[in-house]
This record gives sequence, structure tokens and C-alpha cells, in this order.
Amino acid sequence: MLTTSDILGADTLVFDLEDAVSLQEKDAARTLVREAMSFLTFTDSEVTVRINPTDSPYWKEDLSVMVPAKPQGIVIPKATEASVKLVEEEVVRLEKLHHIEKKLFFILIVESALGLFDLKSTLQASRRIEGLILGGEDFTSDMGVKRTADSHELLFARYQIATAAKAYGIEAIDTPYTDIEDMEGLQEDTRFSKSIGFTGRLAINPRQVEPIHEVFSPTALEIEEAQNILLEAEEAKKRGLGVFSYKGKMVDLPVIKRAEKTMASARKWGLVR
Ligand SMILES: CC(=O)SCCNC(=O)CCNC(=O)[C@H](O)C(C)(C)COP(=O)(O)OP(=O)(O)OC[C@H]1O[C@@H](n2cnc3c(N)ncnc32)[C@H](O)[C@@H]1OP(=O)(O)O
Ligand SMILES: O=C([O-])CC(=O)C(=O)O
Ligand SMILES: [Mg+2]
Repeated sequence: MLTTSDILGADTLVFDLEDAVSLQEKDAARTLVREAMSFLTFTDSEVTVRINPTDSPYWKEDLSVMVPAKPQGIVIPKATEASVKLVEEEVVRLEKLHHIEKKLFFILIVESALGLFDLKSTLQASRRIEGLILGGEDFTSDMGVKRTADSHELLFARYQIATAAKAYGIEAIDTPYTDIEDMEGLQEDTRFSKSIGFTGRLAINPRQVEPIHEVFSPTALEIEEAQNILLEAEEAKKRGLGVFSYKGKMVDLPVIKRAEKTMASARKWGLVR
């Protein structure tokens, strides 16, 4: 999995030292990831490492082995204000020790009821935070509820995470879709994620990468609509109008800003120049 990971088309890779690794394999996994990072070159995807949580005996060793291997980011699971501060303190120490100039970024996984409640102070705990992930499996386990196909048990958490990420100008990344056979279900559920403000989603299997990208990239129709709105807005501006109608619907500044965001996203995806 490590050796082929760079060609899977993911924006960011997460090499996992946490819950996908059994307790007796923790040391071996750490060594394996370090070796992979020293021998392989990663050109198509950013590389991050998910360390173990700060209430486990593994996280310090994870950092002391991984920071010198220079991933671009660290994924902090079971994130709280206290755990983010602990990780940052240790990362700062290790970056100094190894004379590493480029600062690692953090992506947090929020996956407990308390974690969700304390989001604001957690997000204020470090300036390195670039993304927020909902960890749906741990979250429902902490809540003592079942994970269901329609995910109603995640609704409140999903809205909270998407809104908090937006408030702090960082990426909102949705929990993985765990049925790796159901591509239609993945896309339908991911369309919902996008509709409430998520900007990306974790993939647990290579087959999920393309369907997720398809949902998050703007459609041809969305691009055409945004282009038309921006053209009409130019015309309206010339006529001194702050508000006008497009296809019978009101267009004012927020709508124009949304069209600009769609075009920026389309450019980022390479869909327009
Ligand atoms: C709740 C949480 O914490 S989720 C996050 C932690 N969990 C994970 O990261 C799980 C990652 N995913 C996996 O381990 C696997 O995809 C499983 C167990 C879900 C399914 O495994 P499989 O049935 O073997 O998957 P599948 O048959 O689709 O694998 C096809 C190929 O993709 C590779 N592959 C599968 N998952 C991944 C992955 N996450 N990353 C990179 N490569 C992968 C397989 O090694 C296989 O490669 P090969 O053809 O060269 O042998
Ligand atoms: O990070 C992930 O892949 C998701 C996770 O931990 C969880 O759902 O508990
Ligand atoms: Mg988890």
C-alpha cells in the first residue's frame, strides 16, 4: 500500500500509525513508514502521518521517528485543546532539534462528544491547523449509538464540523464511507457532505478517490452558470445595479461571490483556465 500510494490520485495521503495498526504492530508500522518515506518520492500527493492519541503510550515515539522523516503534516486523532498543545510542543522541540525549517501543518480528527463541544478552544490551540476531520466511527462509539446507512446519527456533528472549519478558514473533511463496494452510496452521501460545506472526504480504499473527486469538482453546468452570472454581473455593474435577476432568481453580492468561488475551484481542478 505504501509503495503504490503516490499514484492513486489522492490530494493527501495519510499514513496511519493509529487505529488501522494493531497494538503489537505499532513499532513495526512506525519503522515501515519511516523507511518508505526515506526511499520513495512522493510527487502527486501531500504526505501526512496519523499519530496515536496523546493519552496512549505511542504518540511521542511516533513524533520522534516521523518528524525527521519530514512529512508535510501530522494528523492528530481524538483531538482536544490539550492534545493539540501537547503535540505542538513536541513538534516544535523536534523541529529545532533536527533543524527543520518548514513547519508541519496539523489536521485534527474530532471524534468524541466532548471534542465536538470544545471545538472552538481546540481550533484556537495552534496556528498550524489546516483541516478538520470528522471521525464518524469513534464518534458514534463514544455516543453509544449505532452507525446506520443514512447516517442520521452524524448529522449534528457534520454540520458542526463543516461550520467550525469555515469559521476558521480551514478544510472540512468528512468521515470515511466504510462500504467500499457501494460507489453510488458513496457519491450520494458525499454530495450531502459537499452541500453542507465539507471541502473533502477521507478515502479508505483507492476505488473511492475518483468518485469523491467527481463530487467535489464543480460540474460543467455549475461552471457555465457561474460564468454567466459573472458576465451578467459585469453588465449590471456598468449600469450601476447592485442587484439583478438571472433566470428569474435574485443575484446580489453573496451570489456573485459564490460564482467567483465556483470559478476559483474550477481553475484549481484544471477545468478552466
Ligand atoms: C475508522 C478509521 O479509523 S478509518 C481509517 C483507518 N483505516 C484504514 O485506513 C483502512 C484502509 N483500508 C484498508 O485497509 C482496505 O482498503 C480494506 C481493509 C478496507 C479493504 O481491503 P481489500 O479488500 O484488500 O481492498 P481491495 O481489494 O479493494 O484492494 C485493492 C488494492 O488496493 C490496495 N489498497 C487497499 N486499501 C488501500 C489504502 N487505504 N491505501 C492504499 N492502497 C490500498 C490493496 O493493497 C490492493 O492492492 P493490490 O491490488 O496491489 O494488492
Ligand atoms: O480518520 C478516519 O479515517 C476516521 C476515524 O478515525 C473514525 O471514524 O473514527
Ligand atoms: Mg477514529
